[in-house]
Amino acid sequence: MIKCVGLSKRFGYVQALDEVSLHIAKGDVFGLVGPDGAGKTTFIRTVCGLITPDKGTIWLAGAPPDRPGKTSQNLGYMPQRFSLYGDLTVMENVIFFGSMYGLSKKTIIARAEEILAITGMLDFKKRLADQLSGGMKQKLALTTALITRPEILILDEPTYGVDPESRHEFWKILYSLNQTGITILVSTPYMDEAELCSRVAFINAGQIKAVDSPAGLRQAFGHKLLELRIDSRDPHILNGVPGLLDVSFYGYKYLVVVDDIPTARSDIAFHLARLGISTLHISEAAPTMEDVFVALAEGGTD
Ligand SMILES: Nc1ncnc2c1ncn2[C@@H]1O[C@H](COP(=O)(O)OP(=O)(O)OP(=O)(O)O)[C@@H](O)[C@H]1O
Repeated sequence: MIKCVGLSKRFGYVQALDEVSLHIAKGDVFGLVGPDGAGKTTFIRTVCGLITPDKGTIWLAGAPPDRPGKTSQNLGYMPQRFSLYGDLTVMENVIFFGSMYGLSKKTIIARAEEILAITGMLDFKKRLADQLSGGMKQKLALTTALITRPEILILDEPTYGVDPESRHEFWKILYSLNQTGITILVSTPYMDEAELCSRVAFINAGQIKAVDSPAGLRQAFGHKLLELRIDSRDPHILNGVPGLLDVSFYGYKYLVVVDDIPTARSDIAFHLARLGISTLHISEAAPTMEDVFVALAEGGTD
């Protein structure tokens, strides 16, 4: 559905995209995750035709790369910062954006009723956009992105800054759209959202570091994790224990990345006993997407 080969884009001294090759298949809910400044927005804007790459090729919905204009109706795009007209109602906003795509008012209104029902906004169609909550504004932006009935929906951090319940609702809508056959490419800073994707690509410094299903990425995490609860709240308490690759402190527990569980357990026990601190709980933990993300952001999972 979307195929990119060797996409590169440089802004001055910054290599925003560095030989990015990705294949997003029809029916995917494809997640793009990576730290701030990794290149997510540049990738998405390049796929949408808003940025011209320095090199590389994009095939979109089967259209040849030299005729990207043919695909613009096939693609719905929800940018990171979208503009809605606060003094227009929900329906008026939809009509405005629909007419920008050259659709007739009659067509827009017929489609809008259907899409507003899917996005749960039908009861609010007469409300001014300024009077919508943050989560509802996101849903209205999504509605406008769907007005051309696209085959591909591309969303750049659509739930950023939205409360957890609205995020949950938004993802339910994405899934129902996906079930109607829409292929979805979504960037997200949230690892729980990455878990909801059928496939995930990790991008860092403009390069794709890994692509797989969430389960595949967790499996490829090349280390072991120990969860530790001790009678201390000092984030640096484990400093000096040999063989610990990473220690994260979560206020009530420590997550420790190691290669060898038995050795790490005894080294930690020895260290804490020497400090007179008792261990309340220690066990091996399964890696989460967050652990995979941290490992990849720091340079790899092996
Ligand atoms: N128009 C531009 N001019 C100069 N530098 C840019 C431009 N757009 C992006 N960059 C730089 O390219 C790099 C990638 O930016 P990009 O916005 O794609 O990252 P991102 O992963 O989307 O991060 P964020 O989530 O923080 O937006 C960053 O270093 C950014 O400062």
